[in-house]
This record gives sequence, C-alpha cells and structure tokens, in this order.
Amino acid sequence: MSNSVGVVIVAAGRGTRMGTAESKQYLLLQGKPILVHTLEVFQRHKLISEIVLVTGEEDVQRCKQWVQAFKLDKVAAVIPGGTERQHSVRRGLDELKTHWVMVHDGVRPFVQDSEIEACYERAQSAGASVLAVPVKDTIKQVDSEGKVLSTPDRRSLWAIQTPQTFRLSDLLSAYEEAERDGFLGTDDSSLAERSGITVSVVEGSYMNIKITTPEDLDFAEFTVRSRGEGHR
Ligand SMILES: Nc1ccn([C@@H]2O[C@H](COP(=O)(O)OP(=O)(O)OP(=O)(O)O)[C@@H](O)[C@H]2O)c(=O)n1
Ligand SMILES: C[C@](O)(CO)[C@H](O)COP(=O)(O)O
Repeated sequence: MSNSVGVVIVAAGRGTRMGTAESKQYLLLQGKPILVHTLEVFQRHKLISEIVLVTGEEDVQRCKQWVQAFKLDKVAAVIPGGTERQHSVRRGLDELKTHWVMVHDGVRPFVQDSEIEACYERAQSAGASVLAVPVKDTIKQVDSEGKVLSTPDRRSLWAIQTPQTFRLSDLLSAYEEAERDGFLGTDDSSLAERSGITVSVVEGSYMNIKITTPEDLDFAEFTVRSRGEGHR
C-alpha cells in the first residue's frame, strides 16, 4: 500500500516536571493509564495501520501487557527509547515499514480523529505537516537577566503540537543529518525544516495538551470525564 501510515508514539520520558514517583504517561485517568488513552486513539483510527511504541527500558514488559489487555493489535513493536526525545523517535522510526509516519507524544491523549485525518491530508498535499494552535498570549524574548529583548508579532507564532507527519524516508534522512551535525531539536519538524523539507501547519485545538505539569492532570481528568472516555 503506497500510502500506508504508521505512528511512532514516544513515551520514554521521565516526566520530571510532573514531579510524581510514577512517570506521568502511566498515571491513571478514569482508571486507565494516560498512555493507553493515547494508544487507543490511533488503534481505532482508520488511517493508521501500524503503531510503534517507545517506552523506558524498564517499562517495556508492562506496556506489552497493556497492549494485550487493551487489545491494541496495531502495536507492532514495543521498544526501549533513548536519553532524549529525539533518540527515542529515531529508534521508533527504525522499526516502521510504512510510507508515511506520524510522530506523536504518548502524553497527548486528546488528539481528535479529525485532526489526525487533517494532518495526513495536509502532509499528502504539502509534503509534511504539524498540528498547532495560534499562541494566545503575547510572547517576549527575554535575556538571562530578565531584560525584555523583543516582542515578536503574535500573528506569526504558533504553539506546535503532535502529531507531526512526514514521508518516512524524508524523516529518516532528516534524522540522519541531525545526528551527523550533532543537532538536537525538541520536535521532529525542526529536524525536517533544517534538512529542507517544507512543513505545513494544520490548525488544531487547545484541548490537545501535552500533559506536562500537575495542573494539566486536573484538565485531563475533567476532559476524560466530560467525554465519557472512561467507559470506552
Ligand atoms: N528521552 C525521552 C524524552 C521524552 N520522551 C517522550 O516525549 C514526549 C514529550 O516529552 P515531555 O513531555 O517533555 O516528557 P518528559 O521528557 O517525560 O517530561 P520532562 O521533560 O518533564 O521530564 C513524552 O511522551 C515523553 O515520554 C521520550 O520518548 N524519550
Ligand atoms: C514535540 C512537542 O510536543 C511539540 O510541542 C514538544 O516540542 C516536546 O517537547 P518537550 O521538550 O519534550 O516537552
């Protein structure tokens, strides 16, 4: 299938900003690990044929058990990640066999089916896409002493989310280039951009948060409850 789409779900982080003993991706929302909520979105999506899950080395076994227990049969591999997100994504990419790849954070359980579809369609027409929202606040560039340096025009600023969608061969080349140059980025698009790939923004929703700090959990609990996802 020339348009097959796989997803690499990265969940090998420690969640230091959350500050809990348990890594944040395994905290429960309505009785189910956050990571499982995320996996279920891609499991049920008609466009996705294969999922590669990247976790901490010590978590591979329990994740494999959840894959069985929650009948996540699109999960083709559960593998250990690396020190940085970029290293974890790279390991995931090496496992995929599809033509297109979406990279998604394991701690973004609220991405919508329609957003995944829009990301895919944009990537097909533009070459690559990222889901994003326009920033709501005024953003300032500030130096290390706290002095304001500049106020960029907000109309051109977007807060970037996942999924981020690419041709697998393009993203692999971008990752190889970044490794060669010692470049470390905080998202996949930044690697693609520097290797000359045009990336197009798809406007998403402010609901697609990356669960990062404790106050995000209240939002997440509220959202799961109001969507009734705890009963799915
Ligand atoms: N070495 C890493 C670091 C991060 N991630 C994943 O990348 C996603 C986004 O990262 P972030 O929210 O920053 O997660 P953590 O690195 O776990 O958080 P923190 O920076 O607070 O430690 C998460 O799903 C996280 O598990 C990963 O797979 N491998
Ligand atoms: C990929 C990402 O989720 C886009 O917002 C984000 O850049 C991950 O960054 P983090 O430094 O791992 O939080």
